[in-house]
Amino acid sequence: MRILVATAVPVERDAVAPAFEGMAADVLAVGVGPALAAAGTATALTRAALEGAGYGLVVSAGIAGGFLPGAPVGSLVVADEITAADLGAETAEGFVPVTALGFGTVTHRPPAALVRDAVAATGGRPGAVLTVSTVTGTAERAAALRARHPTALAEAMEGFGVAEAAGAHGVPVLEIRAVSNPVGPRDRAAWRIGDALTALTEGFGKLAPVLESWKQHD
Ligand SMILES: O=C(O)c1cccc(C(=O)CC[C@H]2O[C@@H](n3cnc4c(=O)[nH]cnc43)[C@H](O)[C@@H]2O)c1
Repeated sequence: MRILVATAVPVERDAVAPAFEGMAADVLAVGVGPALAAAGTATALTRAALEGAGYGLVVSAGIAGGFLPGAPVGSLVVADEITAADLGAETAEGFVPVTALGFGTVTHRPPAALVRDAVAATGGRPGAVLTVSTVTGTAERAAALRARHPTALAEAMEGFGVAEAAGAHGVPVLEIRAVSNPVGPRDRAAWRIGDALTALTEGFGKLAPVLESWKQHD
């Protein structure tokens, strides 16, 4: 099975790519944010399909903010749910997702068996990974996100875009994130990007053989 892995930036791609050497996999840096991630992933999926060598699995991978205490810096999170957390409308009563307005979708669910296998292989923690267009920078917003998404372990900026593209092509999706910083008050200097990239490399070293042999049953 051919695998497409989408990261946001080249350092994430370079942390993940060694795990897939010699395998039928492409690891692409598609850009920061859900729109670029969707466009880059959809383009790669379309090209592969036109070449007659379509992908059987798409993986969104990279660093993320982690919700404490479930996902400390350096830990790995395996998404059992990929949710667009800020796709909707603010109202006097609070945030309303687009689905409640009659549009689209806000959640994609990776195959449950694949999530279980990925957790077993990597020691990662299963939980919701939120996709946001704005990095959370206050304790209030972190608390509001957790109140709306009690199972959330991480937030990042690409997973939902990657999942929308995969869904449009009928291809299953997985999201794996290594935590570089806590979700909360902005302290960019405290981000441990090197530690997270190391966790990503180690995690994918264990995960890649599992993905290569995975067959969808659910
Ligand atoms: O420093 C900033 O203000 C800033 C604004 C936009 C983007 C960034 C990035 O460094 C890109 C973040 C990159 O990594 C993922 N990431 C990592 N931590 C978080 C987080 O706490 N919340 C959301 N995304 C995060 C994200 O997927 C991006 O690709 C910095």
